Amino acid sequence: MVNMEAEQKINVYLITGFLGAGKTTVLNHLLKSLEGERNVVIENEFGKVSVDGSLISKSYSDLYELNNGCICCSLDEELYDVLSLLARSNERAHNLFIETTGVADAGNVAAIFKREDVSKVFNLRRVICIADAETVEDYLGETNETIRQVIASDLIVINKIDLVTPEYALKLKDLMSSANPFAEVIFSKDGTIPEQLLYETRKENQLLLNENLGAFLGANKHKIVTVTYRTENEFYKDYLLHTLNVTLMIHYSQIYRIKGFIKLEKSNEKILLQSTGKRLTLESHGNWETDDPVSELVFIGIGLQTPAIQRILRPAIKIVNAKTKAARKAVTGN
Ligand SMILES: Nc1nc2c(ncn2[C@@H]2O[C@H](COP(=O)(O)OP(=O)(O)OP(=O)(O)O)[C@@H](O)[C@H]2O)c(=O)[nH]1
Repeated sequence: MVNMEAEQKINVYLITGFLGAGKTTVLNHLLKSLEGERNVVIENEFGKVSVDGSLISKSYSDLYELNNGCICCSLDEELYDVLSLLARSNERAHNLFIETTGVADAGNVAAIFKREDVSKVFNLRRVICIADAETVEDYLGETNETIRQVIASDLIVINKIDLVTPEYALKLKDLMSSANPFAEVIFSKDGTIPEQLLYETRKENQLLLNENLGAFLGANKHKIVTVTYRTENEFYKDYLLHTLNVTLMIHYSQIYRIKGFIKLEKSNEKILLQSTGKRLTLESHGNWETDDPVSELVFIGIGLQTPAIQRILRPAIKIVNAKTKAARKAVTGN
């Protein structure tokens, strides 16, 4: 890494949290708060479909998408390359936001900023863990990843506070504080967090210094897998909602996240489909700008297999034949 100590260090904000907790939502809020500064984003996504890159608001100077696996497992490679690039850049960034995958071990990623050469250029200001108020308690019990993320952070944001009662929110706050007494715990709706929290200096996280913790948590091997479903056919909206809602109801503790862009029948809208916990949402993202749209859905969870996903989606598929495609082209005039 190039020595440029004389220049202002780049502030680093590490955003972690389980799948679907609201990391991208928080990131967009922070980018808006610091608009006007030179903000660089490193986005690390789990799953082959790059959805998140297109969901990040455009108020950044540069975006690096790392899709070669989870950065906590391949730290010395892609991430280090991007950091070297930023360190050498003539126009030094003010802020670097790193959004990890929903399963990343944030402690591993944070550790890289302690290396002597890296800490000369980068100042890790905050490790922010986003917790989904609706699901975090379940995931704390079920997944090793969630507890690691909570423990590694110095700011825990209990997001989606609109989805739980005030009494339960307070219970969650106690739960988070007992899991990590060194972190500040705040509530948030739609990823809104007070800007001044960004300027506070990170306190040394005593939990990460505890050598026994590694033994307690065990080796961090992600058991979580992804299955990507891709089709040129269209979806029947009602059947799709039905089959996915029933599936999530039954397999909620196995399917952590579904996301992707799809095409519904009789519509040219590009629909973003997402699930977190048992909740399924469909939202319009403009129109498809191609005559041959391909719907892609990534399923993230435990023990997922392609044939099972195909079986779940089959009733919702409308086969698009050559005639339909020709008619579509005639309508769009191409
Ligand atoms: N009701 C509610 N929904 C929210 C809130 N914050 C985020 N969401 C929704 O939660 C879903 C997931 O949000 P993201 O920001 O994409 O979550 P993420 O952690 O980046 O997801 P991954 O990158 O897949 O792990 C989206 O549908 C958001 O619109 C909130 O405060 N309340």
